[in-house]
Amino acid sequence: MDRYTPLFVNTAGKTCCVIGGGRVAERKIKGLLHAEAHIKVFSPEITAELKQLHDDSRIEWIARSYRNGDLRGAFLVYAATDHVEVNSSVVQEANEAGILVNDAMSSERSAFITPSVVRRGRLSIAISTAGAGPAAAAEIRSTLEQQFGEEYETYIEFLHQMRTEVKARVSSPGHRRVLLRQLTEMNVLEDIRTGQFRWWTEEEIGNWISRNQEEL
Ligand SMILES: C[C@@]1(CC(=O)O)c2cc3[nH]c(cc4nc(cc5[nH]c(cc(n2)[C@H]1CCC(=O)O)[C@@](C)(CC(=O)O)[C@@H]5CCC(=O)O)C(CC(=O)O)=C4CCC(=O)O)c(CCC(=O)O)c3CC(=O)O
Ligand SMILES: NC(=O)C1=CN([C@@H]2O[C@H](COP(=O)(O)OP(=O)(O)OC[C@H]3O[C@@H](n4cnc5c(N)ncnc54)[C@H](O)[C@@H]3O)[C@@H](O)[C@H]2O)C=CC1
Repeated sequence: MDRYTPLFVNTAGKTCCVIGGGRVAERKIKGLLHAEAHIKVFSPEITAELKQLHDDSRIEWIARSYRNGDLRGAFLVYAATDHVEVNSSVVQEANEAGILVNDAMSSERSAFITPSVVRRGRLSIAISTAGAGPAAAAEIRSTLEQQFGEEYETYIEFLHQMRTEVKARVSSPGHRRVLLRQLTEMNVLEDIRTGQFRWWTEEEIGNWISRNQEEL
């Protein structure tokens, strides 16, 4: 398969099963933890870092090999063992149960694949090569990380704050659109980069909205 549908899935509080506890499983788990999933790891052994997460009660660990039936109640499943037959059995159970599954060994068997991700607060830029070259995806991530620096976290948070206020205070969708477009034309990013940015008070936001609405 060479064309996929990109999605951003809400996994908060949802049970996600990971079969296997090696380096690859650890990477998938860190991504899931970031998105507040409830993680169940089935694996006889796990990495030191996963052991620490388990000791800190951040993940559930079932310390044995995978058995048919383990996926019951799962929202998403990741097969990340080093045994192709085990991964295939996991994929089969998930498919039969209608649960979306990722097989770290095979994009062909996977219902979804894991992208490489640039994270800047609310901003995520996900990259996939449709399984052709995961290392290339990681390289592209590095390039994008240079281009989209840490300042984007503040910038997007500012836009979110302003957009929330505009949505609450301005009822006309047309006016809202014009105001929101003006926001992206302000030099906020440059101000953040040069240390001149400061958060606006609610009063300042209100004044900005009134001032700009008068001009519409
Ligand atoms: C299909 C997919 C399925 C999935 O896992 O979802 C898949 C499959 C496979 N990966 C393999 C190898 C490597 N994968 C990485 C790294 C990453 N792999 C990731 C995703 C994906 N890997 C999905 C496709 C993504 C896309 O569409 O581009 C990333 C992006 C995300 C993540 O894992 O979180 C993460 C980078 C994160 C980052 O740094 O940003 C490295 C580099 C490293 O480990 O340092 C290597 C070694 C170098 C090499 O081989 O290229 C192998 C061969 C295994 C073998 O040889 O046995 C297979 C199996 C196959 O290709 O058949
Ligand atoms: N998708 C990706 O990003 C990548 C995928 N791979 C593939 O993923 C595989 C796993 O890679 P690593 O994590 O580095 O291997 P690893 O050998 O470090 O980890 C394998 C894990 O699977 C567990 N395991 C083995 N049999 C099991 C069973 N029956 N039930 C449950 N758990 C079981 C082991 O205890 C171990 O924790 C590789 O063999 C390779 O084919 C490799 C590199 C990147």
